[in-house]
Amino acid sequence: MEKPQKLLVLINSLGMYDWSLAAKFFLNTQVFAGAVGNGGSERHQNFLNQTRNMEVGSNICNNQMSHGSNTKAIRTVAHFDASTKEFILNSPDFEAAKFWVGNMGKTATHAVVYAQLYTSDGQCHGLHSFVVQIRDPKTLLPMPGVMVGDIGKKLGQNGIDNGFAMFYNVRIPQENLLNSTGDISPSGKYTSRYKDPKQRLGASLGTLSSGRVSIIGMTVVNLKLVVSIAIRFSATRRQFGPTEKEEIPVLEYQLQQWRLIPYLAAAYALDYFSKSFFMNLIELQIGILMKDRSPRQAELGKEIHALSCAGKPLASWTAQHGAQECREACGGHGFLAINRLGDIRNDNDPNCTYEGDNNVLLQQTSNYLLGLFHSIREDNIPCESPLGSTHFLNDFKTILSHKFTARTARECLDCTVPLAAYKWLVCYLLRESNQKLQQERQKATNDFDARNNSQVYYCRSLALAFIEHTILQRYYDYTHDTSTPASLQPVLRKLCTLYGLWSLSKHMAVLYQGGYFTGELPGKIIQDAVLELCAELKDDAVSLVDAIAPPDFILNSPIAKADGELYKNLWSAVLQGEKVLERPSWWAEFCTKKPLIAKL
Ligand SMILES: CCCCCCCCCC(=O)SCCNC(=O)CCNC(=O)[C@H](O)C(C)(C)COP(=O)(O)OP(=O)(O)OC[C@H]1O[C@@H](n2cnc3c(N)ncnc32)[C@H](O)[C@@H]1OP(=O)(O)O
Ligand SMILES: Cc1cc2nc3c(=O)[nH]c(=O)nc-3n(C[C@H](O)[C@H](O)[C@H](O)COP(=O)(O)OP(=O)(O)OC[C@H]3O[C@@H](n4cnc5c(N)ncnc54)[C@H](O)[C@@H]3O)c2cc1C
Repeated sequence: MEKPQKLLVLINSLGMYDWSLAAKFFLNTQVFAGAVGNGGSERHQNFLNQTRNMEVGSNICNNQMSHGSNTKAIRTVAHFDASTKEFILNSPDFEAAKFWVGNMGKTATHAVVYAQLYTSDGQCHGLHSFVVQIRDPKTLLPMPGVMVGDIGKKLGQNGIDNGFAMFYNVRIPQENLLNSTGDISPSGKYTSRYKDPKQRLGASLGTLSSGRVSIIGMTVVNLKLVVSIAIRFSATRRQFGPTEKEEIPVLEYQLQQWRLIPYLAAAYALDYFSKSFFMNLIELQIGILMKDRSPRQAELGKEIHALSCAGKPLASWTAQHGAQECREACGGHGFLAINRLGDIRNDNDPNCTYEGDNNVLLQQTSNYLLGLFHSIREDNIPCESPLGSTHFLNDFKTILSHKFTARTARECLDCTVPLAAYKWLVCYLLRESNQKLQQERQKATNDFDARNNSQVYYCRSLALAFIEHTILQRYYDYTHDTSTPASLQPVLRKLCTLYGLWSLSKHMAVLYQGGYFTGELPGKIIQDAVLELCAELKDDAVSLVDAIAPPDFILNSPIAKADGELYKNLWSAVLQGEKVLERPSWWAEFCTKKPLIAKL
């Protein structure tokens, strides 16, 4: 608790080496322990101690075979038996089996299970979480009434045993209910400080925010790894040249720079966001520990929820696209498994899905922004979010009257240009999404359809533009802060501007559509500025990668060792491959004892 960043460093260092290893540790000591610590109380301390001492192995168990995103619809039930003071857990059928749960396949001894809580009068009080023992820690055999197994091979992270579990009249002590959102009184009555069931659902799902914030950090690690490999390779790989005698490193090509250097800039900007946002999460968690019930604490929870629900999608997609670009940027050698780009790409992929599907989560962010917009516009309540990410929305009318004023690419090399454009873009998309929602409400018979039909081009774009603005604003402030070493500021500011312009250029159509850009000049000078920054950063690219790459042993990619001896390292790794020079055991069938054609 004195230095919470150490936790982030530990997870990310393990992950740089291997994500399955990191997940095994992380699910146990952070995800499970976090769910117990935040969702429970003093009476659950024992579980935390046992987890910390590695006496038990655990995870959280939310998803079921037929439901993941729609947590409200989870069908596992926990009936309270007042006579024995126990909960009885049941999975109504196999479609309600818990599914995908990490560590569950072979090793979990305990899990935080999400289930619908019923009191003995038959009343359902909604989704709650319970600590359930799954296996005997001494034998790893399932507990009575628990059917548990492994779901099989996945596209990545196969060092993790993802599993399923079903419950048949599994009895657990009443105290195993994690009671921060609701509890059973000694007289058997249900009590909760949340009167509104929607608020209670939000509070019981609050624990998922810390996972989402951590995943942002995990995807940044992947981005750092892939850009390190691709940039080191590109600086040493030579192909073609101005004369027949001289071939140039592929990093000298403008095309290669434009494909890679923006991802390097994204790695720096997202890294800063991830670390600073992690500290915001720590502030929230300290508030929870100290039982802070202030309005500020509640608002902080909402803002962190909104930022993490867009931050995870943006960061995981950036790493996903970056990994593919880096794989191709290394040509054929990028496809050789020992160079690791395939494993990183596949291990990164589920970051887009677990702890909430990216496209589903983005809707949480746009809902939050639309709610604030309504308060500002209709109720004249200024927006004062604790982290300040939405303050600029108070000026939305003035911001919407702005136009793009730069006239040369040189002017665009200042990060205030993309920042101003993003402010306009977020306000514009907010106004348009709100309008679209109103129109759809008039057409549709219910709010559900109206919201669904306002996502594409509106609410989804809004959530992404908002988080890009937040990340850019934070990195801009950092690169202009006096505590940032003056000698580093010039190069970091270039990275910041490049990240801003490159991200902004994906929104060109909307910038023209809404009239912020007019004529061909804005589009052209932004493109020129992106290319100019890539060229200016090219000579620093290897140093910038050296600053974020792990040691060779951890990076574990022969084409990307720090010494730059591309071919020596690759040759040596290939020759050390298993049985590389050996004749195959089936050589005879191949050469002499061939089956006769048409006789098989
Ligand atoms: C190395 C590898 C490491 C591996 C780590 C990966 C481990 C993976 C573990 C898992 O994947 S565990 C399973 C995680 N499952 C999910 O994340 C499911 C995603 N679905 C949800 O979180 C919710 O169901 C969702 C919020 C998307 C939608 O729910 P609803 O449409 O039923 O609820 P609604 O949007 O009406 O939300 C109710 C209120 O709760 C609020 N809320 C929801 N989640 C919250 C949250 N986390 N914090 C604060 N508030 C929250 C929400 O903003 C809203 O507030 P308002 O009433 O003020 O509008
Ligand atoms: C590697 C891995 C590890 C996991 N570990 C765990 C774990 O430890 N514990 C656990 O409980 N769970 C775990 N999960 C499950 C994970 O949390 C869910 O897969 C995730 O929340 C997505 O839910 P889903 O699979 O039900 O997808 P669905 O919600 O069924 O989504 C399917 C598709 O429908 C779309 N969709 C759904 N709803 C909407 C909507 N409202 N609007 C528009 N489109 C929509 C989605 O975008 C998606 O494209 C894990 C998953 C993976 C892949």
